Amino acid sequence: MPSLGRLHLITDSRPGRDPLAVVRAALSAARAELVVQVRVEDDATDRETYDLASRVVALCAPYRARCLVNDRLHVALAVDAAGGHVGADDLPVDAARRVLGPAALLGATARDPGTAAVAVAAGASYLGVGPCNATTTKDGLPAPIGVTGVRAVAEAVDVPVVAIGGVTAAQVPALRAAGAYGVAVVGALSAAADPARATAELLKALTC
Ligand SMILES: Cc1ncc(COP(=O)(O)OP(=O)(O)O)c(N)n1
Ligand SMILES: Cc1ncsc1CCOP(=O)(O)O
Ligand SMILES: [Mg+2]
Repeated sequence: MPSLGRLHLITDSRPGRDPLAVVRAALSAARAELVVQVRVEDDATDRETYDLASRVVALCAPYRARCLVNDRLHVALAVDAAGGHVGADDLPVDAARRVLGPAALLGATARDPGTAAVAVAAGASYLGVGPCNATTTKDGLPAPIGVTGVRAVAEAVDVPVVAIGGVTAAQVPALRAAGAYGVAVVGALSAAADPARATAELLKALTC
């Protein structure tokens, strides 16, 4: 199983955003510690997803950073990504593992210890745990679980826990103390005035 970076940048593909510019900036600061998860809007076509993911894989390669693809595992395979991420509305974790194969990184979403344990038993290599905080990036999420909820999951599993949802550099020490291995962010980098600097701040908080 490939090693997992601690900082996960999830692409912001909403209208008016420039996900590749943010990926370039983040890679320049975090290099191999960055995981880039290609996440597109639900109405994006597979071709659009493939084109974005292909570009992200090419940008990651010189840094030996890993690219994952959210939801669309056929695209992950087509672009030779390091793996994928699935949640409750996607392929079940065991099916996703069969699609991606034993060597791939496979993330699964969990917000409670029971779901987390089931996902790990089914083959998840890491868990995306949240939402930790309220966020405007994704609609329809359940109530935030906070640092306490992250701790409950981290204590229940032996795979890396990646906290997600409104995460900022300021919150990273508390999340790490709660057992989080890393964090996944959209807005903290996509909305930053200087995404490279924001990446460096997040990484410093994650690795110091
Ligand atoms: C690291 C990480 N954690 C959680 C999610 C959310 O996945 P999911 O619940 O399937 O929701 P969508 O992102 O598909 O809308 C994630 N993508 N990454
Ligand atoms: C995809 C997703 N799943 C749970 S929260 C979230 C969005 C995280 O974005 P942000 O870091 O901007 O809150
Ligand atoms: Mg999903």
